[in-house]
Amino acid sequence: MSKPYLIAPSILSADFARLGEEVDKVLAAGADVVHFDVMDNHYVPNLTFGAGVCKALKKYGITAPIDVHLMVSPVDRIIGDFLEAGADIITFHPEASDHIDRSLQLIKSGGAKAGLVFNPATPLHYLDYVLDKVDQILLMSVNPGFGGQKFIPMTLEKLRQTRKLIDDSGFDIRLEVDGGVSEQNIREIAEAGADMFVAGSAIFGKPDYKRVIDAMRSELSKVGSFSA
Ligand SMILES: O=C(CO)[C@H](O)[C@H](O)COP(=O)(O)O
Repeated sequence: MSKPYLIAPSILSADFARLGEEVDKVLAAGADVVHFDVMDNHYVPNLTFGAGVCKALKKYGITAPIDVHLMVSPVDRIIGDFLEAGADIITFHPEASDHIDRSLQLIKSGGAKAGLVFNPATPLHYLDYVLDKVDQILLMSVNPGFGGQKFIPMTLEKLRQTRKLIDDSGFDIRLEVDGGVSEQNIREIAEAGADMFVAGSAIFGKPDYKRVIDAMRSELSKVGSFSA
């Protein structure tokens, strides 16, 4: 099942002092989704922002979907805060949840889409009994915790395996990739099966967001075409 490609800039690399304007700017430049990296200095060795910032962005007038990636442990007690803040998609790391099925149900019962996140070395078997309950699978292509890292090439094979798993299942599931995504490698990543692309430093680290997003879309338009 092929879906339109979605570009999701990670605000982790935005200028926090001007966050509302930064998000406006990146959406005006053609981004589809706002990616929101929540780090707790426990599950990952870094600390970012919580549901209050998500709520503030919604109040500021951001209408694009907010895709919340929880890098926190425990998981459940923060889900309600993000639902209340208006998060549209909430994903979490299965090994950080005491009850994966319960966490997924909590998210979905609050009206948001739910997904699982896999670090480069986290096995996909966590999907075995919940594939019918996930709307999104997020494959990390760096170890989580920091922006600006280099894409780990072995995750391309994991993307191919996950794409096959999704296609064989017949379920309607987005396949998102996060970490080291740029205009230089986005085509290869899409060819491996991703249909949603998180990019932080590759977008917010450049002066012209529209030029980068246009370049990414141009690369994506070549997916599946023959190379000379
Ligand atoms: O989840 C993350 C890190 O844990 C970031 O979203 C991710 O690394 C994106 O940043 P960049 O595009 O700069 O690699």
